[in-house]
Amino acid sequence: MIEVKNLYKIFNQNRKNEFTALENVSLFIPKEQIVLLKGVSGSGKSTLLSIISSLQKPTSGDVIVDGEHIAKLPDLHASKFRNEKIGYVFQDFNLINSLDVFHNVLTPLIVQNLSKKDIETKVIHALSLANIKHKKDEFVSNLSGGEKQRVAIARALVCDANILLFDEPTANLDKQNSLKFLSLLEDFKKLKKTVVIATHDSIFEQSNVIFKTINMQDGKIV
Ligand SMILES: Nc1ncnc2c1ncn2[C@@H]1O[C@H](COP(=O)(O)OP(=O)(O)OP(=O)(O)O)[C@@H](O)[C@H]1O
Repeated sequence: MIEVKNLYKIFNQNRKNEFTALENVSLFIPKEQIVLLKGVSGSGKSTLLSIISSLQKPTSGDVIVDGEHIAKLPDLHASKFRNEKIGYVFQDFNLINSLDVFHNVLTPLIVQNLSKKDIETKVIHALSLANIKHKKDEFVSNLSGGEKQRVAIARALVCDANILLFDEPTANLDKQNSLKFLSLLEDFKKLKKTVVIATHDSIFEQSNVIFKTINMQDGKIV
């Protein structure tokens, strides 16, 4: 469950270049539902996702994720919260090109005190869920866009987070890979994940697992 109450994000506050990216945003995303956050470029979708994931702090307002108030969490607690609760798939994937697929997916587990065997089991499981196990020894730099996305999804799944956040997941994909992403959404539904997808792609209208669409414009819910 994700609840956002009266959220503001003002960049460069009290300076000449002050900019309000989020203005009085309130929303509710029920547990185990898949929700679209729609809006044109610059409407505030990425900013909102990064605040929900505690990567950024809001200027004011409250964010409650699975009962935890995260808006003012100190940095150390915020990264623990993120590691346990959130799988974040960035628009440009943020993978490490100099590592192979297996080691990219392993990175969120480094902070957890797990045996080598447990790490391997979790990574292989995540790679299977994201349908990219067959590339586990390949360097990321040799992968296609759709394959890179699957690696990023496996990395988001590896800690078994309940909440998955996707920033423009189809922006770098061709039609065929975008459709494959739509079928992955059905898997996330079966896995009972809560999913938020920031997008301006109309392809999601074809999916029948979307619970609701939240529209954003100029930092506001419309
Ligand atoms: N660190 C920052 N400093 C100043 N302005 C920022 C900062 N980050 C974002 N913004 C501004 O906030 C607004 C919302 O940006 P955001 O990235 O959230 O939009 P978006 O809807 O995700 O767009 P896109 O689909 O292009 O990613 C934009 O006008 C952007 O320029």
